[in-house]
Amino acid sequence: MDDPVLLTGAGGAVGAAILEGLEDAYEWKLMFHSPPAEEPDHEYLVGDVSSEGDVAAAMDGVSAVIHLAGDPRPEAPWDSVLENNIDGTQKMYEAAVDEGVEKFVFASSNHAVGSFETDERTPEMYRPDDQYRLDGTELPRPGNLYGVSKATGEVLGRYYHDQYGLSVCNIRIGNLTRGHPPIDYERGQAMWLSYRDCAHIHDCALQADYEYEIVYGISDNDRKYYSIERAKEALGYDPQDNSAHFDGEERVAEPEP
Ligand SMILES: NC(=O)C1=CN([C@@H]2O[C@H](COP(=O)(O)OP(=O)(O)OC[C@H]3O[C@@H](n4cnc5c(N)ncnc54)[C@H](O)[C@@H]3O)[C@@H](O)[C@H]2O)C=CC1
Ligand SMILES: O=C1O[C@H](COP(=O)(O)O)[C@@H](O)[C@H](O)[C@H]1O
Repeated sequence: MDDPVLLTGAGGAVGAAILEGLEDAYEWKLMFHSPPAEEPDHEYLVGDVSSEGDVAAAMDGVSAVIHLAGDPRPEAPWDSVLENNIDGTQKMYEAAVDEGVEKFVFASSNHAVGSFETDERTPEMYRPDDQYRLDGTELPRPGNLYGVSKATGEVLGRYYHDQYGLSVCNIRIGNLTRGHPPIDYERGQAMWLSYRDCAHIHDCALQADYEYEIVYGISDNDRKYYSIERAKEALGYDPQDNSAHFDGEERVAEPEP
């Protein structure tokens, strides 16, 4: 990819994972919400995704986008997800069409499908021997308004793909935690996404050829209720980490060679 890749939400956790893993792999154009504490090594701007002008400036000259910016709180109120997540994402897609962007990678979430975790299925579905899987073909089933905003982002992508031809990849990110899986949290261990697997799946989403995809972004955990088969097939995702290889913060087993 010769043109710059726009990374919104560059100052956040997912942005850090992507930049740490792929710093030199792309010519990045970073969008921050507020001025970064340290001067970045890449082109950057400060702006708000709910501002048409800021978004147009961010999109200028890029051919691919990883759109992370938004309110990530599962308990976020409607006003916030409406402005930051839904309106912001629509403005990003509109500007992407105007700029002729080819590829749009959207940070969706496990919370787009949170209501599949019913009282009848939990906690068994979080355990290694349970075979229940969501694979991305199911309809969204959010468990909160944040999840509604992520499901809406996926549908916006469907529209902009079908009507304007952008390649769109929605990554339903699980639980990104640095260094080790969440501790004493079965659900979080089942949807753990390590930092290196996070960088890798976004690299795959920038490199692969596809039309419109919904994939789960988790490591290859023994515990899982999200299938990673579609991410493997459509993107060539080859995760290295597994929450079962950890005892608390300690890695106790290495990945298979
Ligand atoms: N961290 C995780 O485990 C997961 C994250 N995600 C999604 O990934 C994305 C990134 O999440 P994190 O890095 O964890 O969150 P974060 O809060 O660390 O980063 C989000 C960034 O977006 C920026 N931002 C928020 N509203 C903005 C606006 N209106 N205009 C411009 N920038 C804005 C914030 O300043 C922040 O730097 C979010 O969309 C979140 O919903 C989805 C599933 C799991
Ligand atoms: O979408 C998100 O999901 C992760 C994991 O969800 P949780 O319910 O286990 O906390 C969350 O940490 C992150 O903030 C959110 O954006």
